[in-house]
Amino acid sequence: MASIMPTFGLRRLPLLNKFRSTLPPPPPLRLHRSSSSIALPVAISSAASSSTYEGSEEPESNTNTLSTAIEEPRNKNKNKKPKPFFPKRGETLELVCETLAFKGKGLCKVEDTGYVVMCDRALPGERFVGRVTRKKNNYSEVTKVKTLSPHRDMVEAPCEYASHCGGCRTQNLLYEAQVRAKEEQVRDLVVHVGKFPYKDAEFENVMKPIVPCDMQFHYRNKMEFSFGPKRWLPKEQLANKSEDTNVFSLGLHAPGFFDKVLNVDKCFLQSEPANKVLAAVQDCWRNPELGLSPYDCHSHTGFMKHLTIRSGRDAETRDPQLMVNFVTSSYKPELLKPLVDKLAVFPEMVSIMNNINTSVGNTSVGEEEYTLYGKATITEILRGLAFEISANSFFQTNAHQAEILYKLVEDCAGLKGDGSEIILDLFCGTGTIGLTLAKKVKHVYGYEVVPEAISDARRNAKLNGIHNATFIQGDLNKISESFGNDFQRPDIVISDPNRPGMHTNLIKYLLKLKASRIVYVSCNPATCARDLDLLCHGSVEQKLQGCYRLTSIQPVDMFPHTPHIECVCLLELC
Ligand SMILES: C[S@@+](CC[C@H](N)C(=O)[O-])C[C@H]1O[C@@H](n2cnc3c(N)ncnc32)[C@H](O)[C@@H]1O
Repeated sequence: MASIMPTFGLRRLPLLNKFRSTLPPPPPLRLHRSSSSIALPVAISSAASSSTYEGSEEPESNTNTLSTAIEEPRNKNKNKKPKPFFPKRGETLELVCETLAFKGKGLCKVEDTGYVVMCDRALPGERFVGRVTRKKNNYSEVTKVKTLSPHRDMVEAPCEYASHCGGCRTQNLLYEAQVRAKEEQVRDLVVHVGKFPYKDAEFENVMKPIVPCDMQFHYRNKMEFSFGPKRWLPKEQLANKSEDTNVFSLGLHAPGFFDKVLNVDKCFLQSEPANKVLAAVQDCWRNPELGLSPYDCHSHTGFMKHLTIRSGRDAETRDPQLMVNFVTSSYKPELLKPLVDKLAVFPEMVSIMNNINTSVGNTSVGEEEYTLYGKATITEILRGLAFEISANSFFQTNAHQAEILYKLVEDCAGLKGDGSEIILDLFCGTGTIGLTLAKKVKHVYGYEVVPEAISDARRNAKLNGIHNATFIQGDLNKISESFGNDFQRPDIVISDPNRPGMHTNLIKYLLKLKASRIVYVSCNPATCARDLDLLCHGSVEQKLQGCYRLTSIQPVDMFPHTPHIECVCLLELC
């Protein structure tokens, strides 16, 4: 995979802009923008309640939905009072989607009322009829019944599962519109949750244009598929009597369902060799002679839970590598042998693992791990360094875009280049960020909760001849007053938490530490905005005194066609 640096920023996307200019003008919006403050549903994961360690994919149940009252920024009808509106469950509404919000859901407002309605798979500019399915405090959720006029940036989705799969949400939205919506979402969250003044001219310099991803398909180096006893089918296909749901399924979860699996034969987000592995497993695992049963998360019976396919590259030859991890409910290697034999002949295959997960939960991390073929790790290259990654360690899932992300982190760190600085790399995973900076600093301290990731980080330091990096295993949600006593005082802190963001005690520590710079890398702009607010403005209730200035916030699109947004933020000590 060649590393191509993208042209930074949307405003420098001539090809996309040219394409856009050939599209018909958007249909006029009939929606009235509310004149008073409106309620924007914003999901903020609770750091305190977090118990999930996997960086990117924690379940929906881990998030608390907060409704944040916000001022409508582009309000032109200051004196017009919005009409009160109380939708009923089952009521149908004609709506126009204004923008994409949290989890890529379309945000609409009911005409003349400003009342907010969220709809999955509604895209900006689309006019549609929606049926109210859920009522929350100050907004409702609808499901789309019928599109009246399509969204202005419609393109044909290449994947046949795009309209139903829980992975991609916006494949049929022009890529430029996807990144534009993500940039707007970050801006809104930073303004409304982070309480940074959008009217301030300086804010325009702080908020950088999003970095798009050059590679819009096949960019994921890790995909996790689930086994299920029944096939989930969308309503349209259910009506077709010839489609049978009583067939074992292997694929991705239907949107919003932990127990329903959409069978997929190919995923456009993973590499071609990884798709061949998926096809080979699909080809044989249902064969009754093999005796493989999918795990049923209701009856808690069955053997096969998940199939994870990881792609990497050989550190020297750069040839593609593959790792397969079967997550099963018990250890029965003889049952997996026919599959292992079939996959081991793939020229790229370097590792076939078996994680045993006896819990009733849906996680893929096992209590025990066995190597069924090859070695226990796969290699990937980032910023010239080689990283060995084990089955359960976090590694950036888009290695191509991670090159750019890490370059931005380095730029934000503003290293003097004299090797004098101490770096604290919080939520370090396999040590990738810290190790890519190690040769320019005095020492790197990495902190991470997953023991396997810490072992990987230590091995990766050795592998790359780095001797000034120390990795410490610990839970950053449970730090005590003595945190920091086991490493030298850092000059620069890099913090890259998973979606719940940082625990208040960690923020307290950072405010006491007063490092000259904090580079905050976030995969959830809502919790990021909350943490930036605490670091910069403090909180009377939480007895926190903010002492940082937000000098840059750079959204990066790491995951085209999905709602995920990454941001690199720079905070400088006031
Ligand atoms: C978004 S990943 C970032 C990893 C790394 N910085 C990178 O770029 O590859 C977040 C990491 O935080 C770790 N993590 C999650 N919760 C944690 C906690 N409570 N304490 C310490 N580490 C945690 C995860 O295991 C994961 O490796």
